[in-house]
Amino acid sequence: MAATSLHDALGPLLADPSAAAVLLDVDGTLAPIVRHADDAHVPEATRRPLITVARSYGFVGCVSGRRAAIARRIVSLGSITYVGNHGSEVLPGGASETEVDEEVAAWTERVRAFAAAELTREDVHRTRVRGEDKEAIAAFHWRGAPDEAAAEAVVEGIAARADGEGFALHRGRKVLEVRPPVALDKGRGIERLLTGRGLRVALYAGDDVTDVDAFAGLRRLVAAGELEAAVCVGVTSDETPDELVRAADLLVDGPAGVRELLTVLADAVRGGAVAPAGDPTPG
Ligand SMILES: O=P(O)(O)OC[C@H]1O[C@H](O[C@H]2O[C@H](CO)[C@@H](O)[C@H](O)[C@H]2O)[C@H](O)[C@@H](O)[C@@H]1O
Repeated sequence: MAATSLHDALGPLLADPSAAAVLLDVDGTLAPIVRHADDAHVPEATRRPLITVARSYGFVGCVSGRRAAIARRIVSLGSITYVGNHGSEVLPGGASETEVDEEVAAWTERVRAFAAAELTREDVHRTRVRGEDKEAIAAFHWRGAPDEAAAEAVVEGIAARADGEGFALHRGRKVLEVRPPVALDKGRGIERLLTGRGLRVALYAGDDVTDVDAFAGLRRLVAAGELEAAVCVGVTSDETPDELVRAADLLVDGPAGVRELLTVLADAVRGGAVAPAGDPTPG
């Protein structure tokens, strides 16, 4: 999107930054997608305008499918709030303790036992499906497997067994998540996070189907009169889900487009300059 039209789309936030929330997904939005989840990080060129935005807008946070503490490590900015595990954890800015939804946490042992059994299967091992332990959520990744199609087919077997055992399933970018069968999504997390803060407008940017839930959460806040306006930004890639495109108010091109968006927000409050490198409160 051209800088002028991006500027126009962000008009509701630029009109009064102190009454605006800026909420950002992490993987595929701030951090470029990489083969191994452990290698994800936010480039310094993106952190710089983010630091300026964090200092100047009414509320700034990341809303991630990662554990909240892991999301903070990836972004490396300790002053903002992190909502983790798709809305079931909150790590407030500057805090050292994560608040965890107890109903979700109560499923940790059962989810872990299921995942441990699956990861010992011969077909899972042979196709190099990778597990990610997020306590009450187990992720099974096939990105970068020697034969991604074969690995994905094995993951579909995991999905069928998880479904049979009563777990909830969620599919993201080359990942299956096995979750507790309780109400749990980014939209609900955002509603809890922003309600009662006295903000007027909120922006959310994300790249995956789980981010469509976040858009819906913002729109419910507008319908409830908690916000006057919401700006839902879809972050595109060669894996963009159709529902994200349909639900977004505007689209930006990958994490580089998000960096451009943050730069517009930062420039509006800094007269053109963004924060120098280095964060006084790193994650
Ligand atoms: O809500 P997000 O912050 O976007 O987190 C969504 C999932 O992100 C991670 O997986 C994705 O990114 C990996 C690193 O780039 C990539 O290898 C994988 O294919 C993607 O699905 C994370 O590992 C998951 O736990 C998050 O739910």
